[in-house]
Amino acid sequence: MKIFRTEQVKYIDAYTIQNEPIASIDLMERAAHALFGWFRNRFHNNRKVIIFCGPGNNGGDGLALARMLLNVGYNVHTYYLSSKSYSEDFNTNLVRLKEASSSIYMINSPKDFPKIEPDDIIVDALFGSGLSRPIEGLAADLISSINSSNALVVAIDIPSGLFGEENSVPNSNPVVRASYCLSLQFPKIAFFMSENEEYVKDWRTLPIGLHPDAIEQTPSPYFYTTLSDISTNLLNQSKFAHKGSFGHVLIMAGSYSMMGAACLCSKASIRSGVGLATLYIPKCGYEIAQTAVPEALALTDSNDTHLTNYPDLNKFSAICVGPGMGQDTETASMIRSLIKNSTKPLVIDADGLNLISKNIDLLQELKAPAILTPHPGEFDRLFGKSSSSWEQLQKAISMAQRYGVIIVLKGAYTRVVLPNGEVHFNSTGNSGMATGGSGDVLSGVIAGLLARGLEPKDAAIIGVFVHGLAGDLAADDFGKVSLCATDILNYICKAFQHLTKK
Ligand SMILES: NC(=O)C1=CN([C@@H]2O[C@H](COP(=O)(O)OP(=O)(O)OC[C@H]3O[C@@H](n4cnc5c(N)ncnc54)[C@H](OP(=O)(O)O)[C@@H]3O)[C@@H](O)[C@H]2O)[C@@H](O)CC1
Ligand SMILES: Nc1ncnc2c1ncn2[C@@H]1O[C@H](COP(=O)(O)OP(=O)(O)O)[C@@H](O)[C@H]1O
Ligand SMILES: [K+]
Repeated sequence: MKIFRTEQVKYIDAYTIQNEPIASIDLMERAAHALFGWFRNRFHNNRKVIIFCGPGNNGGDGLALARMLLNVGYNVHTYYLSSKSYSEDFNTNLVRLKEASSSIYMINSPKDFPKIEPDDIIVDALFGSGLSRPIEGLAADLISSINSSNALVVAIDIPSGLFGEENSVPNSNPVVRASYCLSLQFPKIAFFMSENEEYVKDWRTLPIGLHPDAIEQTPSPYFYTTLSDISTNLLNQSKFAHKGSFGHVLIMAGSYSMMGAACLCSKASIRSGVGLATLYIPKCGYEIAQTAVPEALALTDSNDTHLTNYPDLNKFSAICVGPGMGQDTETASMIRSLIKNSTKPLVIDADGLNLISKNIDLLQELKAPAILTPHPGEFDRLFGKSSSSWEQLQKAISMAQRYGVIIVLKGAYTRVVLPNGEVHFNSTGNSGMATGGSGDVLSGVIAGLLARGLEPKDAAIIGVFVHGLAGDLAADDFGKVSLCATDILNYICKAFQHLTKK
């Protein structure tokens, strides 16, 4: 799903009004109806609902929602900020609401704030995508009052005070802390930044029928990967397929005390449909590999404890290098040589990245497409520290462009950043996956798909999605607390089944 900056959504909104065509007030009615549907399914009408409205169309949405809730028997109290001017649709909805309710109050000063009980439901319709500067004065006091109540808060479109993309870190501006955020049609990029977790605990999008032509024509480098974006044709299995049809992956991983990473990674590549997997390991790992991963071939380095060389690459269709590999100087020279000589696509993970970070311009010597899979710590080691997730993302974009590599910046909403500057935020995965070995499973999945013949971009985007989905399905059965990397590995099958059945 393509996603947009807030000012672009304004354009798509205006295009829809002009070309559907639909009157602006009717588009607002449609948005309010979507909000109403969600609200009614979620909350019984025995709880008091307090709706706070600002002077623009976000406030207009709040007023229209108030009317719809009143019509079906909710106990609704509506408060709106005094302002020099209000949007036209706000005014129309205020008139409409006044015909249905007498519980409408203007807020002129803090003494007009209502008392909020813990069981009340607050709707935050103060400011949406039209926020033009940090909030001050009366509106800021109101936000403090909302945040200090223990009531549940439902924000319309975006928590008031939060900008759609970049926000200062730490954020000293007043922002509503929403329990739920109902974002109209698209998620906001700000939802994917870890610093905003306290404002956006749970969010969902509500479709409001914005014009498909405007969505198609408006350029954006940002995407959100959901199930419907995954092209399952890429996973087709021909009836006459044989193991040679699905590629041969080389996994270069492991060292003394870190053979687990090599096993997890190679098993994950096998579960991702590769025809053959060869594990290249130091001698100490031979019996471990042959016992733990019977499906893989095992080749050993001349060294006992760490990798110092790589095998003939001719027969392999993709290579994964790095998991549990350690950072010995001999391993460092091996990876330098591998980068300069491999014409086979590479997945570089973990210690592979740590070794490259000592000489980042090595990336300029890559002969083959490469997918780098850093977690935020590895990313900082490679490209330097950032002061916020937004800045880190912009850095990932410029580094992917500079070196012509794919960067998979891992974490919640893993970002797959392409050399053309596109960013694909992933929708699957959960915090139960923040456990040792999860990343080794991911690099194996991506390498398996790459070896099967998927384009690097597809291998990265689908690999990240499937890995997160496996983690979600495993968490459904085992819970997040106990989830471990082996569980993710064991649920890769179910994740692929889920995709190919869709
Ligand atoms: N897009 C869609 O698809 C659809 C969008 N819809 C809804 O419209 C919302 C966007 O509405 P919007 O453009 O009227 O902006 P909104 O957020 O209400 O605020 C603007 C007002 O606030 C003011 N203001 C701004 N910052 C301020 C500050 N710091 N402190 C004080 N004042 C401040 C600003 O004043 P100004 O900046 O001009 O001084 C202006 O008066 C969107 O989020 C969604 O809910 C749906 O109805 C239909 C489909
Ligand atoms: N909070 C989270 N939400 C979603 N996915 C997560 C979360 N924390 C970690 N993950 C995923 O788990 C994996 C962890 O990888 P990594 O940090 O490299 O682990 P390790 O080095 O132990 O293998 C990544 O794919 C990451 O996206
Ligand atoms: K809002």
